[in-house]
Amino acid sequence: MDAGPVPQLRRRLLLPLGTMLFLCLYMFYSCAGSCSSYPSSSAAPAQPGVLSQLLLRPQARQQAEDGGAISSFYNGSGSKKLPQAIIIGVKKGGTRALLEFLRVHPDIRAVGAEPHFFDRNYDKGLDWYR
Ligand SMILES: Nc1ncnc2c1ncn2[C@@H]1O[C@H](COP(=O)(O)OS(=O)(=O)O)[C@@H](OP(=O)(O)O)[C@H]1O
Repeated sequence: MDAGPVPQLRRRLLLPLGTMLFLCLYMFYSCAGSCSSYPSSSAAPAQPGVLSQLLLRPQARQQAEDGGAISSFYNGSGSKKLPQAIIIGVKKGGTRALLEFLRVHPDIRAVGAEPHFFDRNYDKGLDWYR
């Protein structure tokens, strides 16, 4: 019995669309913990977004609310720490690519955006940097 072209087309579309939906949801929930907010470039501390308020655990939300460059995203350790490594480079030197390669490693946590502590935010002190 022939199902006809329309149901066949629907069946062919259902698998890729379902897979895409699953991947999108997976990425969404994965990022909710580690990419809650980018540090603000202005003097005001980064405010946690609605998404982080809804999805982050209370401990992570508190870290996001504390402000600062490193703690403005959930680093999973439950404590505010200075970085153990710093990437320094000139503009267009490939530092973003290096960061993205390092970020793939499961033991490495990286801040979402460049904090520019030493050149732009040094006067805010180490408490901001944590
Ligand atoms: N491995 C490798 N080899 C050659 N070129 C590379 C490599 N990795 C990054 N890139 C190029 O570096 C440019 C981005 O550098 P940065 O991440 O330092 O840029 S930025 O200054 O922070 O915006 C950017 O160049 P443009 O595309 O011309 O902007 C990247 O393509």
